[in-house]
Amino acid sequence: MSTAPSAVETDRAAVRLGTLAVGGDGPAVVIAGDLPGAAGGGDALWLSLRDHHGGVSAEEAIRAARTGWAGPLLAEPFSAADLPAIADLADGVVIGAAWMQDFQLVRAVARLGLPVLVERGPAATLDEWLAIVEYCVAEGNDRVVLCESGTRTHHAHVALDLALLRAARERSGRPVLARLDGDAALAAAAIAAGADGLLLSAGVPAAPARDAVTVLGALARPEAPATVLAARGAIDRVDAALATLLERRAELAGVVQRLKPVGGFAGRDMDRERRLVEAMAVRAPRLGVRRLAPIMNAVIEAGLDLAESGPAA
Ligand SMILES: O=C(O)C(=O)C[C@]1(C(=O)O)C=C[C@@H](O)C=C1
Repeated sequence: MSTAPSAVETDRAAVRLGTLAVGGDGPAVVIAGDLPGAAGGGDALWLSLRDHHGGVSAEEAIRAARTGWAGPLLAEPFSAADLPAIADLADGVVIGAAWMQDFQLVRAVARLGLPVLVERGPAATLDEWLAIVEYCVAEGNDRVVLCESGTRTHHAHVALDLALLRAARERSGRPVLARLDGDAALAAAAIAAGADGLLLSAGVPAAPARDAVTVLGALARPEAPATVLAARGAIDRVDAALATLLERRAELAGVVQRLKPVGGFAGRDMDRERRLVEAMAVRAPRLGVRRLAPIMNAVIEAGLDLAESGPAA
């Protein structure tokens, strides 16, 4: 009897780009067009050979990029002539949006056996986009990641279609990235919509996108880590979200102290504190009131201390 994977198993499959797992139960990733290095850089490098219009040898371009980056590298061919060098030197291949329906190129790329990232063409429907996945599978390559790259509009910009991204993720069971060309502020929206990561064009700063992945990912993307290292990474992301919220909460508590007739420790309202702990226990039932109460006592006292004594030096 055939043991085809269930929809759930398919949904959880990550695609590995070198050392980087994309999708599944892991964190959202950032694949950046600029050499990572500075804080907030990408997890993988995306090198587009299209910019050179075939005027530069793929091998030289990839080797040059490799000198500054030892991590996973994805290369986007200008034409089929670039594929042998990509096969030798890259960890994955990007089929650029404008190339999506070049079926010859898609087939040749899939045959390399490297993971393939398929960008959606600027006018492609969901069916047309997912058909490209089937071309890859037909060539024996199941390691496909999708990337929503926007629809061309009559405005200067492309419109990122997050509903389409969700539908593609749901229907294909494969990881789906969102490509951000100009506006890194859309990173949070893409992660909230379920994107498994972001593809950033060269020149788009990675730091805000990385921040959205870390802070929002903790809320929007529950992880199921299997190793100590991965679990600690997931904890670090939750802590980043917690710190952001704690700082915000302390600011708001400071506002209340200024507005109350008697603020600070002298104006403490234990009934209000008990009720807010009870409300939190509804969202955190496993921790429950008994464990949440001392945590919130410490949080509230830290806020009152900040209001009375000012920011940490
Ligand atoms: O709600 C208030 O009255 C506040 O001062 C804010 C706050 C809090 O941090 O949530 C702080 C102290 C009070 O005992 C109760 C709640």
